[in-house]
Amino acid sequence: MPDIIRIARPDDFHLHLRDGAMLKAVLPETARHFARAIIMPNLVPPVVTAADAAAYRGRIMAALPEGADFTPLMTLYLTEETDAADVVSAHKRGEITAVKLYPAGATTNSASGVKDFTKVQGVLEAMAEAGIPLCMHGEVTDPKIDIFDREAAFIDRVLEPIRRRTPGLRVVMEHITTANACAYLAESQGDLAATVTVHHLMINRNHMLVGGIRPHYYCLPVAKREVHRESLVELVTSANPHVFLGTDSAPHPTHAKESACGCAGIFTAPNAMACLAEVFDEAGKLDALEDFTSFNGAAFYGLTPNKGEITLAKGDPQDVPAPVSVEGGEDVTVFDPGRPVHWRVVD
Ligand SMILES: NC(=O)N[C@@H](CC(=O)O)C(=O)O
Ligand SMILES: [Zn+2]
Ligand SMILES: [Zn+2]
Repeated sequence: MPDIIRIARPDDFHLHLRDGAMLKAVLPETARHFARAIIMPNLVPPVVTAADAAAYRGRIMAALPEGADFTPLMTLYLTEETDAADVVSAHKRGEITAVKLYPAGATTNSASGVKDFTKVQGVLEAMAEAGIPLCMHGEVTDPKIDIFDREAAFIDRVLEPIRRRTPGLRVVMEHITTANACAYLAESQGDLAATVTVHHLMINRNHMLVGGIRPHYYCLPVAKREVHRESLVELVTSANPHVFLGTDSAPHPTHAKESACGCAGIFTAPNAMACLAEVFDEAGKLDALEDFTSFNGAAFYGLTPNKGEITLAKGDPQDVPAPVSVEGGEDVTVFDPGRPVHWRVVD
């Protein structure tokens, strides 16, 4: 295996940038390595109309460091009131790339999400017709379903029925965490894709819970058993063109994570590429990294691959990046995979 590799500049197909001071603090961390990212719309209040997305895009562009070469790909937050015509015209004008479905109450800032899926059927049909991808947070919210089973239950109860009644709908299963989701993707044809995060490739639920509770490993969907992590590594290194990187880098102030009721989300933007190189190298599949980070997602979304390249080099274990400071005194703790990472991005 080589100890230096060059790959086409990567894209992040699932990213939380937030707004205001937090946006200003975290955006440079992504723009440093990634050329484009799908920007999640779960602000408070959420990004629901084309006008909201255009305004948010403006705030992102204004927060970009001088000289940065980064394109935000905007999304709309699907609600039971979403207007199909607004979605389709925004997509035609190139103002949005996808629509995001959050089951109401499933995750951070999902209160405005969908409760009754029949109410969004008209929008989904219009999206299928126009070829607009639907990104899904795939977890049921039924209180009777154990939190570790919520992704698998979502596939049977929600995803499969939606796909059956909406032929042609292009769906991205976001941040998959289970062997069930890997198998469902492998059996499906054409219109289905999945993103995988960095952290779900590196940690299982033991890492979060054995020897003390580690709030910086808490995210949704929650990390599962080791066999599921192994399935994810196998999937991303398997040359399946419908799986690609979505970091789900989700910054929260350190104090909001280290709390009696810590919020869900892991901040991986600064070390995502280094960690991925470590995972792929360890699997003996470094040559599969570029498809996962730089080609598969672009192809699914109909984008041309990025022109520039980044270089990754292997050497002594690297320190975990320092917390990122936010104007006003807060900071955001960076994902610590809890084991040596020998790779780094060389500027
Ligand atoms: N993944 C998370 O645990 N949190 C995300 C929301 C999400 O992607 O579900 C966030 O916005 O903080
Ligand atoms: Zn989510
Ligand atoms: Zn997310």
